[in-house]
Amino acid sequence: MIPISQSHIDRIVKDLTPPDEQARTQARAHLDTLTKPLGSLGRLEDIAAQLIAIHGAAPSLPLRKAVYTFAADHGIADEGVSAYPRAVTRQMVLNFLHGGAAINVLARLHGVALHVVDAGVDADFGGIPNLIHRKVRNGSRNMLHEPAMSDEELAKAIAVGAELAQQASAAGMQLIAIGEMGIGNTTSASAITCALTGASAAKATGRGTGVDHAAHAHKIHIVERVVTKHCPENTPPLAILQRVGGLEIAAMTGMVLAAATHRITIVCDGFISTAAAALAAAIAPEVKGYLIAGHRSEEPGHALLLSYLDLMPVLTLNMRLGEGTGAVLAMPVIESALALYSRMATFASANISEASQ
Ligand SMILES: O=C(O)c1ccc[n+]([C@@H]2O[C@H](COP(=O)([O-])O)[C@@H](O)[C@H]2O)c1
Ligand SMILES: Cc1cc2nc[nH]c2cc1C
Repeated sequence: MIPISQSHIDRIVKDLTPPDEQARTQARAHLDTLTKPLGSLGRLEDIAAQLIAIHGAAPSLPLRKAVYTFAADHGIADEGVSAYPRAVTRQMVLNFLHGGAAINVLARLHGVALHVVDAGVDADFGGIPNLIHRKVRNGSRNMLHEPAMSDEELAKAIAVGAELAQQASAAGMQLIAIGEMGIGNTTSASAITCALTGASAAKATGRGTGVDHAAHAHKIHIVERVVTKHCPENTPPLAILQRVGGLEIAAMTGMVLAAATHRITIVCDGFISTAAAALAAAIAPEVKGYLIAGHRSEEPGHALLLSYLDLMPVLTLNMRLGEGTGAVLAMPVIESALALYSRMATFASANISEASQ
């Protein structure tokens, strides 16, 4: 029998195609006509060409931008893997709703619509306004003892992100960032990294919110046990997600799959959101062409995932916050790339001599 989650995925990615390579080639040719030494805008040229390959033509500015911050709790937090208590997930959701978190500041500053999603926080928010209420369960299960999610919970969590991507598409969004909040979720991201890349737990496990030396050693041991238990070599990506993922991670994976299908550019944030995107790319490789890495997090596993995805981060600011902050910070750079593409003079129009060799 096909798992419910697989049939959901099949439906989501039914019309997924990679970005348009002909449009990318044409964009590269146009970049070479602009008044600058060939290739001198570096990665900005790659970014402009990628967006044009996605949209088929240069979109007008400003782009319509949104960030989705998915929150959920993790059963594995019971094992002492975080520097903070799990109550912080709920408390930070309230902070997001009151506008006081880092992501609120950055989203406001850069004209990015912020959507806060409860995918599985272990708290009752009642009918509190401005929260997207999509709780699948009060936290994922403790993956040291059982899979983090049942097949049905996984399918529901994936559907949360997919539905929001569909709404973003209907609202004309062109650039979306995925971010998260969930005490314990770097343990999941580390386990996912081990399962996808074959890296050891020692290489893929960092200090998350800032655990001390002893707790870090303990966390590495937990990741090792979890991966040994659930993810033998060649475990399919959907099974990895179900067994060692989390509700917010599954929602982000669903969002990436559906957003790519709707030809929306997705900016990944740090370690956890990139783990979700890496799973989406493992499930449907065409997704890769729609991804931009907003930044490179301090978490050591993030670098492993970025090379797994063959992505170069836009920014390196030694951040390790999450919430979508690094992704939103990259958005003005992405828009700058498009502004240069569309607004610079050409050698011909400005009457400037081209390279002589
Ligand atoms: O974005 C990152 O790379 C990142 C790195 C370390 C920690 N975080 C955030 O910290 C929380 C998880 O850390 P931990 O130690 O509880 O596993 C979660 O809310 C993440 O958003 C985020
Ligand atoms: C305070 C706090 C804010 C966060 N934002 C994302 N993860 C977080 C973890 C903590 C502990």
